[in-house]
Amino acid sequence: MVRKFFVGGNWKCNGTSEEVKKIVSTLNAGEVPSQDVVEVVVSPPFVFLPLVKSSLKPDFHVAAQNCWVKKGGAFTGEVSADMLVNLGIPWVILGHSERRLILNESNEFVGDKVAYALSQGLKVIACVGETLEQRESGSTMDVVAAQTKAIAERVSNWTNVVLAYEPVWAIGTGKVATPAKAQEVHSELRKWLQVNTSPEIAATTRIIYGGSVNGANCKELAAQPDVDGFLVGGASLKPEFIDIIKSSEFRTIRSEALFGESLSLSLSSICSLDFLFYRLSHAEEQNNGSLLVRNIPLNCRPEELRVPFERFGVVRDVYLPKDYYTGEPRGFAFVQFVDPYEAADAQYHMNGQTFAGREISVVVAAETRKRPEEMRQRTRVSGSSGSGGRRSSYYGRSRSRSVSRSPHYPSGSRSRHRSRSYSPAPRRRADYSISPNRRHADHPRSSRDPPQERDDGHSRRSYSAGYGNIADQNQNGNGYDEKSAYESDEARARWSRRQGQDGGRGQQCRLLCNHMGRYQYVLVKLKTVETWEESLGTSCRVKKNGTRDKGKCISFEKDTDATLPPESEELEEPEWIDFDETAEEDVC
Ligand SMILES: O=C[C@H](O)COP(=O)(O)O
Repeated sequence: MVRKFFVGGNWKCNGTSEEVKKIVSTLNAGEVPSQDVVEVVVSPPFVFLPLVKSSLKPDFHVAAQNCWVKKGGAFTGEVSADMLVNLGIPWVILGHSERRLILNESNEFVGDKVAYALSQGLKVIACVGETLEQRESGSTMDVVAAQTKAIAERVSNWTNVVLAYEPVWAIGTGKVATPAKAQEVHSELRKWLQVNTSPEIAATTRIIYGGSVNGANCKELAAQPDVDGFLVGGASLKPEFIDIIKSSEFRTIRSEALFGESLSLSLSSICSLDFLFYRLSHAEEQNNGSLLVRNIPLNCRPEELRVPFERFGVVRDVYLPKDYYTGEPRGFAFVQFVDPYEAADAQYHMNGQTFAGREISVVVAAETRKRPEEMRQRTRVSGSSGSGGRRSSYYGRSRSRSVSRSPHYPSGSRSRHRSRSYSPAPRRRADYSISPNRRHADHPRSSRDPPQERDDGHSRRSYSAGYGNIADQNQNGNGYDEKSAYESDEARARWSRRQGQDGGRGQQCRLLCNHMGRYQYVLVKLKTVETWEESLGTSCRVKKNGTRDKGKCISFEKDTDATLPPESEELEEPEWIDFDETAEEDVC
């Protein structure tokens, strides 16, 4: 059975009547998937329940944030389940950690409340979750199991229960659980239900996640197979709640529920049976999640191309290669999906479609963009003397990443390129710097700097061989050869070597980081990241709305107009980051 996605908005103790009206009108205007796809329930404070219920569009429902443990009576300040039913309020949130921790509600008390509310006909969002101390002591599952057990002991029919896993350390802190961490607990909770209630309850009960969910992180969380929705606090008061509701389109459903196959499908794709058969019949086809999209307009921006592809899944990266010398777009792009199956889905549906008035072709790219260690390996294989023992630091937080004072120059097959190392850089040097004020101080020109003018035509032809005529280039027809993986690898390498020669340590560079689909430039010191290869894919900290979060470095350089989506304008100022402090397991 397919569990319908559930998105709850917990407004907590916030809002005036004017603010509430504004939120409701935003919700009513939002274009969201139908009720067949997602169930939306907002939970204003008690006093606004009638107002919200009467003004909210009928697709959305309301929940109270609490109710008394039994029938009403002499319980000053309490609101009973019977009263909620009387007002036509269908849902109630119970056991929220703020009540468990601040008002000392015990597991048993919460269990009693859930049982009574259900008995009165209310549907219940029952919250469980561990504190930071409990997580750090390794007792996460013990804690959530005990909380769930107190409910299971009192409830036999789970039809009207949604279980909300809300790690306390993630609530209101901006520290969202990584999709993997959320999935892990959700999966364990489901197993617990299977063992301690019934397989049917385990299979049908929705387990939703809560804790710093926002418009940027919701898609990747929604794609986790055991995450059936969200309970959203802060972001439910903002327009981005609409985006969170829309993330229901990115959910993943394990297909064993459909066909007994070990295959995960996005909701959008299961609507297409022809694609399902196509997918099953191409299951063995090599697919790294990377698609090559041809015949896009030269003025296309990554965020524009991203939109139609995101309908099929979480897009990690959209990369529009440019001519090395002219900096001009080449008319094709690489769209990298997190999930190869979603990439296959997109390839199937997007190939031959019209995009910006042109018929695009979409093929599976043979290779993903190279990771640093792969690039180093490639250098060694090609006969390079290598980097003198410098270790790859992709994901690894090796201390050896510190700047080498003697930059290593690849040789062997790369020497051809190195001989042109002073040929024109494809882009303005100024683009590398962070701000006009710091530009000269941080990147003083050196005699080793590349000149600003173009090289001769011979060099251009040679250098762009991998792209000169993409239709003719690649034997496998996907236009994705070693060089195409990073058109400007050589330029980046030169640039990073230059930095070392120019003083290295203490200088700064700028990285474009992608955090779950949103982008931000961040600054790094060269003492912690030396080269493009070392920075690519590395987890980096981004600062948004005053809180730190993790992103992934996807670009080492500028071209702001071409690669930085408009969302960046909403983000906070970039901050200094230290790669050595980032956590490996949190790499997106
Ligand atoms: O009920 C909602 C949770 O407490 C999450 O709140 P938050 O999204 O502000 O972290």
